Amino acid sequence: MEKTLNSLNPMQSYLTPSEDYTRETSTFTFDFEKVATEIRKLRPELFYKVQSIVEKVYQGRGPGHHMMEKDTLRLESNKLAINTINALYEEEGINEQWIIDNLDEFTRCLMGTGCINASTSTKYSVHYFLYTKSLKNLGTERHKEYLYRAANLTDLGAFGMTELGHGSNVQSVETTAHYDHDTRSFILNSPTDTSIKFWLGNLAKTCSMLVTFAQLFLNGECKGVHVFLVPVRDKETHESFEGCLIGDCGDKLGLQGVDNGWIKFADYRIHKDMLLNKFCDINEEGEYVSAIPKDNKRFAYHMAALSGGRVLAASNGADISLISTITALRFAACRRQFSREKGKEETHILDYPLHQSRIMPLFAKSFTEMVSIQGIWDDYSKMSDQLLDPSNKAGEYFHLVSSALKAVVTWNSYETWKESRLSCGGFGFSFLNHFSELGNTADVNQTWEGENFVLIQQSCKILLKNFANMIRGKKTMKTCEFLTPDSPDDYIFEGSFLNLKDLFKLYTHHANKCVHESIAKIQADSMKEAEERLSRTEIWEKHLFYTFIPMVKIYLSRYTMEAYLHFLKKFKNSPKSKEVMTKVGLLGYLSEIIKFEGIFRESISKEQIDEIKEHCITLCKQLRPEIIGLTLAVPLSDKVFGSIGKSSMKPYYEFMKSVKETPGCFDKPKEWKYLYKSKI
Ligand SMILES: Cc1cc2nc3c(=O)[nH]c(=O)nc-3n(C[C@H](O)[C@H](O)[C@H](O)COP(=O)(O)OP(=O)(O)OC[C@H]3O[C@@H](n4cnc5c(N)ncnc54)[C@H](O)[C@@H]3O)c2cc1C
Repeated sequence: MEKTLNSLNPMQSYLTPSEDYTRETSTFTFDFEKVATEIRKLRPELFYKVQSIVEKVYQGRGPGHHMMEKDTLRLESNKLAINTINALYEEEGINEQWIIDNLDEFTRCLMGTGCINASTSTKYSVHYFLYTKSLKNLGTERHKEYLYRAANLTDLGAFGMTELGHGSNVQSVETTAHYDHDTRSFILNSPTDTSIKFWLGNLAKTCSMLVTFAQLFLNGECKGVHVFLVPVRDKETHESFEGCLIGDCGDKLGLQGVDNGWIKFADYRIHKDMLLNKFCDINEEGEYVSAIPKDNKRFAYHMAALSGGRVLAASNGADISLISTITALRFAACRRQFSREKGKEETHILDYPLHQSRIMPLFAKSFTEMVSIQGIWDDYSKMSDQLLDPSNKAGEYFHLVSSALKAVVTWNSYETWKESRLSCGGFGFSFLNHFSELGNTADVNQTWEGENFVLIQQSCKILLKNFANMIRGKKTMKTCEFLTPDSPDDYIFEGSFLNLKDLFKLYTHHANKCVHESIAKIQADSMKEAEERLSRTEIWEKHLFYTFIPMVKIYLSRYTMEAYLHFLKKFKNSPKSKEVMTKVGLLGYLSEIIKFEGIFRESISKEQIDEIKEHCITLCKQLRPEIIGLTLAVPLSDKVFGSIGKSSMKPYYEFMKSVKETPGCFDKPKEWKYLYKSKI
């Protein structure tokens, strides 16, 4: 077994196994090689290549790293990004053309750095997934040179959508771009304080280029929001150009290595060709031309071209959940507190059912989320071109699933991170155990790439629209085919809670039921007497929190469960592995029923809820001998884990090593004499 572990987990090859490691890896019963291989296959090989490159490029960074000056930290994130790309050029033979042709896959793989250094991966994502992708999807032949320069990092880009006054409501941004036909240029202005572009990653100190969203005006008439390519810094001097006032956004709750900046334009001119003109242009006569005449529709095309960031955030959210729970599990398998039996050795905290119930279901849920997100990435990479057309059904499907996934997974991730950090006691609070950076990223994941509450509303709309389509006899999306035209009959669960397929039927019933209940509430409010009747908007807003959003949450659980059932098929020739992986799924989805008890109440009795709780306790107990083996089968670099989470399972040794290596550990304070100045 040791040999098998070593072959898949390179970190093990140089370890002298600790007692805890040896004990924990001698108890699991599944086929490690099979499980580790299937998990690994969920992501492209390049993802792991990036991880191993970052491990190399990253060497030499000590535990005092977070104490670096902000500017040094920021330059360091850039250097790490550049060195990783250079190594990929040399070792993998990738080039600009490959990056441009495979931008989604490339960005997905660069996320391999995400939990090792969140600032660096944020810089990559802003540059490649927002800036470069805007050039690729919204630009044309005339922007090709910029596209290549972006791909090979000759230019570093920022992305300017958000303003001080408007984040989620992009259509109302106030930055203006007035067209001047005499000089063939656009004049950019930030006419108000609220129109200052704010929060832009890479802008404050490092980028030379920016894509920015602004209202296009032609002869005084507003043509709506358009996207422009804007040079902001002279690369010879690194000074910003006149007309671009650039500043730093100040300290944040985290991600100090990212230079988020703000910019105020004052009569700043850019050539007319800097309009990203895939969907519209100004012709030689100075007229506005577009194959998509309606402003709203054109805006939708611009936004659709940038989708995908949601999957990026969800994927990062699921990784944070996995890293947090894996750290908590490995630590708990080593940590002893109190003894169950008087006079006996202290008990490992992971052997307390209380501790198991706190962490193991969270690990199980994170695992199932990770599986389904990797499936969505595969879909996204395949469908990316179709997504440029928002009226394409594939685009709508992707919008529904990715918006729901981003919101729900990043919400879960924040909760999972918090519980995992608490479960490590004081160790969880030490910077050396990585919870600080993980938590800050889990936090901001809920806000950027579409604020969660704003985003999930879009999934609510699409789900309800598909139901309406079905009622009208129109085609619904495949993912909505579980909906029935008539309200489902009362349903008493008679299957087995320990059968994932039975659980899937239960979730399907409730996902359908929740949509019907939502429709019933809309209808009831629409049919009220005139004086009580609410407008369509009021009805919509009234039911979002308690009815529509839970509806999407159940829909999403059903969706991820379907993906997980599909994943289990890979183990059909490995019964023991299938059994263990099934238990992981059961634990994740049964514990969720307890969380959603209100929704399931109609078909599950109080006694059955108690039965589910018993099952969760038993599943934790049954998975206890498997769980550390499972954490080792997840192919995440050891660098993503802090001292107490490393696969060596020597938490005290690793932790004290880092503590002692932290600069200043043994220094006395410079002004120590002051300590003796008391006059009392
Ligand atoms: C670290 C960081 C980096 C960022 N990087 C970039 C970047 O590189 N480029 C860029 O363009 N932007 C960037 N952003 C901005 C980010 O995309 C926005 O913060 C995000 O879109 C949310 O917008 P907002 O902050 O204006 O919040 P708002 O949209 O004002 O939302 C505030 C609150 O109001 C609620 N709300 C909004 N609308 C409704 C509604 N209709 N109904 C009910 N509630 C509502 C939201 O749920 C939220 O809780 C970054 C932000 C951060 C924090």
